[in-house]
Amino acid sequence: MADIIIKNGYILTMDPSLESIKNGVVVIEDGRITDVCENTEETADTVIDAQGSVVMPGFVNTHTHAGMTLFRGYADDLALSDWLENHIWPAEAELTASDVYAGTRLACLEMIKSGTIAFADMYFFMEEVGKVVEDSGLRAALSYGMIELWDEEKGKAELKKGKAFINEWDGKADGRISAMYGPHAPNTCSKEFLMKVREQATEDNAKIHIHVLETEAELNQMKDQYGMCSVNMLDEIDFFGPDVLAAHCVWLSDGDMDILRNNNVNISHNPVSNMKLASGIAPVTKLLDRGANVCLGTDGCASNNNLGMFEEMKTAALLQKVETMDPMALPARQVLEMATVNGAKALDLNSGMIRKDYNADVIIVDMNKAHLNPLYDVPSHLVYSAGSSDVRTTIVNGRVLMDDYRVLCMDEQKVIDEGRDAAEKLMSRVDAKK
Ligand SMILES: C[C@H]1O[C@@H](n2cnc3c(O)ncnc32)[C@H](O)[C@@H]1O
Ligand SMILES: [Zn+2]
Repeated sequence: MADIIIKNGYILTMDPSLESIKNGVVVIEDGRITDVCENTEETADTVIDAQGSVVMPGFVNTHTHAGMTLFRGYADDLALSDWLENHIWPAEAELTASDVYAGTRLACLEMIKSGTIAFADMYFFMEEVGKVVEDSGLRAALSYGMIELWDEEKGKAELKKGKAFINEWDGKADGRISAMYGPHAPNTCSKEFLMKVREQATEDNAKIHIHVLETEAELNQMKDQYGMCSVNMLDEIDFFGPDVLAAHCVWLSDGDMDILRNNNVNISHNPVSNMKLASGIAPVTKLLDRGANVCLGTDGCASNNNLGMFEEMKTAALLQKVETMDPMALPARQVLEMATVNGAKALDLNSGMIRKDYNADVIIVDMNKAHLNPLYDVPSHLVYSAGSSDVRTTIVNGRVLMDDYRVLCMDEQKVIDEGRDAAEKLMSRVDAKK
């Protein structure tokens, strides 16, 4: 007997070898998908009727700072350097472990409700993030954000912290958690420090999550400092590889794109954050045309201001169309791939498709809504018409985290209340320091 059978749904497999099934069945056992078909004789403990819904792989958010939900709506409408240096960093200096715990719980709740099954996070107090992920049932690739600022002693301490986190958390929660090194960015970490991180990551067989060429200011700073851009500098120190997740990558030259592609670097595109901070437009279609693995991320809640992947998909598609002046650029199906298949590839997850033997990381999207009817093309509706609140069920590793809009893995109201309380206290400490 199976654990879960999902029946009567439109199965959007995202699997190039298996077409979508209009009225199909997904069978789940021991955390894995064991069958994807039109009919089954199999029985299960739980049978989910997905009539009028789309059954699809859950989203992979490849760049977040989950604890920053506490800064949602704080310091809006500023450029990145002013926002980060004069507002966010001083506020983050007041963060405690319990703040990050409360903020990350709020983030996980939001992600579960909006159909995300895994996220790549870079922040502080990462042990708290690990605890939340472990309890929530989500998957995550976690990294301690190391900011060295050309201080050798600080660099040593940061690397030690990053390594200790990896040693303790990599592979935890039955493998749902992986741990990465998180050097913040080439304009906040010296070349020498980044070389050490690369060496250590190779030795520890750990991946690396880093911001790269997010702003023109970073590009100019790198040119002044090294006579070359971040991508060239990182290439010169052999930093790149398929184990690198580079967030943003906005200010790329054609040569930079070739370097990223040739080194199989995973690129996390964050269009909403890039638009809100007026950082620029990443050359996504050019990267995809080269065969690069481009996935999607929201960034933190202070620069987005939510963690919804539906909004991120729509923004990504529209932004490339207006940037290239080509309405055929980044069509719905391709942007869906970025949010599922490509994200799973970046984090090395056996997820991102509804396919036999893949992780049972499945969401059910309710199409019986005014804004989703009539329905001609499912990918089109998912990208251009659907929203976070259309997700009715989220399953990760075969565990139902949300069932028909009811969150089962945490007390929703308690998480909201505790997040709000933590933010209120944090902000009074921040104000007292002003
Ligand atoms: C981990 C640190 O990274 C900071 N951060 C959040 N969003 C961004 C961004 O878009 N670019 C650079 N740094 C960012 C976060 O506040 C932490 O300090
Ligand atoms: Zn970021």
